[in-house]
Amino acid sequence: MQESIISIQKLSHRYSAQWAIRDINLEIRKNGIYGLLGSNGAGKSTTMNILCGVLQQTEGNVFIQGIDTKKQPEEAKCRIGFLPQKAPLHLDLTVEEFLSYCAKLHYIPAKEINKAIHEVLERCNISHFRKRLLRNLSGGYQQRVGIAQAIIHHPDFVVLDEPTNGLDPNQILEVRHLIKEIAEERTVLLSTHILSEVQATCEHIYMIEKGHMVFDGSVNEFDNYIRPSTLFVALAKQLSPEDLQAIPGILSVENLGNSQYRLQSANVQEALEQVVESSVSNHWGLIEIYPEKSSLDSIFSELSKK
Ligand SMILES: Nc1ncnc2c1ncn2[C@@H]1O[C@H](COP(=O)(O)OP(=O)(O)OP(=O)(O)O)[C@@H](O)[C@H]1O
Repeated sequence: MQESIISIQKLSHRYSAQWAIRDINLEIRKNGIYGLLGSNGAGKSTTMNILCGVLQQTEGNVFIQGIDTKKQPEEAKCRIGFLPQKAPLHLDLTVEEFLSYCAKLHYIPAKEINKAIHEVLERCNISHFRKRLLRNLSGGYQQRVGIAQAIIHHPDFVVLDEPTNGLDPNQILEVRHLIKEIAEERTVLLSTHILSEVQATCEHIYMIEKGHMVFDGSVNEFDNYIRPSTLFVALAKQLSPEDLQAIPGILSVENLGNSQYRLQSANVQEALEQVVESSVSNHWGLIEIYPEKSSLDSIFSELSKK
């Protein structure tokens, strides 16, 4: 069997009295982009900080390509690139000076530093800003420099904590594109509290809520998992909820007023077809019908109950 790139086993962490994460298990065996999804305070940064050796876990083990991060932290860290939630940028340095400093921190031999800087400047498309002070770069370009420092030592595994947070829509698209490019050669784990972010970027989703792993599967599986279970219906004719409840497959009916209803069903697509048929044959005057998408808040709360 292929060796794990990352293996997290029964990972738990407690800040003073409170457990931030509990019994997290996670296994990554092949390259790609993996998303760690969770609402604010769910435990994403705690997990990532432990993974990258910035925080010592209370319980459990983390292995990077078979190396125990607790027993051999330096060997493990050589294989990891990390962009924390707040990028560790020195704003009074130029891009080149900062990357040179990062290269030394990663023990890149002196004679290889210029080559390594040149490679990441090209890779992150920031060569034209090499002489510019970091404080004079836009948020999107600062984030590119943050990603550059995370990959300058050629790690096989890169961890990005909320990499598009605080960026404008164009910058978000550019940074997502860069993440996809760097993931062609390595494994990327990124965290976010934005569902569309993982759906746009990742192949696989891990979802943490209140410190527990509540979902581990592909983006398609996640979409199936959260598929809508309610239908919104607006009619020209005022009906009693019982009329709609009588349609096969409708579990419950909520009267929203103004001849509008919310219908609960186990199979929304079948229910939609049944409602359309009933409306046509009974002349209810169907004005509008659509499956309601779950809000992210309701998905989080539903999944955290499971
Ligand atoms: N240094 C700390 N001391 C005490 N509690 C902490 C500390 N850091 C985080 N916590 C708590 O641990 C829990 C998990 O926090 P964490 O930062 O890992 O969540 P997160 O999913 O990254 O959230 P966010 O997206 O808001 O950063 C939260 O309840 C948080 O308040």
